[in-house]
Amino acid sequence: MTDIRNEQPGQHRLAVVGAGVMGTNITALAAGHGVSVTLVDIDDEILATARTTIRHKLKHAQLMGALPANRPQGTVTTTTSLADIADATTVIEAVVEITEVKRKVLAEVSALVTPGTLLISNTSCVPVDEMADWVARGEELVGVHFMNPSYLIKMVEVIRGSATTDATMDAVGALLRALDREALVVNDAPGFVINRLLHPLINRAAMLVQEGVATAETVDGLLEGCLGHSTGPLRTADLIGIDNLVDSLRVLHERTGDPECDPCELMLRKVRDGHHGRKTGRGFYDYRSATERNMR
Ligand SMILES: NC(=O)c1ccc[n+]([C@@H]2O[C@H](COP(=O)([O-])OP(=O)(O)OC[C@H]3O[C@@H](n4cnc5c(N)ncnc54)[C@H](O)[C@@H]3O)[C@@H](O)[C@H]2O)c1
Repeated sequence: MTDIRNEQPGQHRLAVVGAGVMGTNITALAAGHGVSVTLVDIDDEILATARTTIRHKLKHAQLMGALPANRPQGTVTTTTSLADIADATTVIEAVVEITEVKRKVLAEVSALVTPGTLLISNTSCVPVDEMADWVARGEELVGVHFMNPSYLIKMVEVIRGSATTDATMDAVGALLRALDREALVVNDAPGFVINRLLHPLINRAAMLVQEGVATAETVDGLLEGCLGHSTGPLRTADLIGIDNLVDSLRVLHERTGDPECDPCELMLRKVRDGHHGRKTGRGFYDYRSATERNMR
């Protein structure tokens, strides 16, 4: 295990499983607010990249004035051993949006932690009730949809499953207050509110590019200039990760049957070609300058 920040004791011992785009975002948010984090992934190379990314994000968050002044940062400890999170007070699952992977990770985590440990999934689209069947105590599971970049976007979508108890909602409220986030609570459904709206929009925007109706720049420019969208759907796609979007659209399509959620050929081709967005340097746009890549 490798420590990259000084120890900061606090009431929360947070574990984050999955050190990709969102795991590093959530870890930077928590550490920047004085909450210590144990971050888990499957190999050391991913964790080494994650430590660098978290340092960049903490610097960026500081520069943007997004962290509380005069609060010492929390410790970040990285590990490939899930056993290291057994004493966490909260576990946030942020692994790939593939049902079988999530099922395995959530089952393992819930077998490892003690009753009373808050279990959060950062899933984009898998219903909380479906995940509740995979864990030992479904009443302690809740969905929290952090956005990217998590330290700049104050609002999170909280998804209450049908088994989620009031005690669990109180616990998630306490954590989100410690992280200085605002929450809006929704009922359970595939994709909840945000991604039921956003993912088909991105898919449709990509289809318009695929059909030659407009370039990515023009689609985004119209959404920004006419509808006030802050970045445009295709720049948003690059920020999310097109691989993650395709997985999430599949989860939505399987559960809703909505044809707008069937990932279009252009997105599938970008995934096949390794053009996953900011995290690989290319997506709908080109980010192959060092600064841009560090802000995946
Ligand atoms: N990317 C976004 O903007 C965004 C926003 C909100 C929610 N989400 C959701 O957050 C979750 C993570 O998405 P992401 O974009 O960070 O994906 P990512 O592909 O960037 O990272 C996923 C990480 O999970 C790791 N992983 C896979 N199997 C694992 C295992 N068994 N144990 C530990 N780690 C494992 C992978 O190695 C990878 O580092 C997904 O459910 C996604 O839908 C993503």
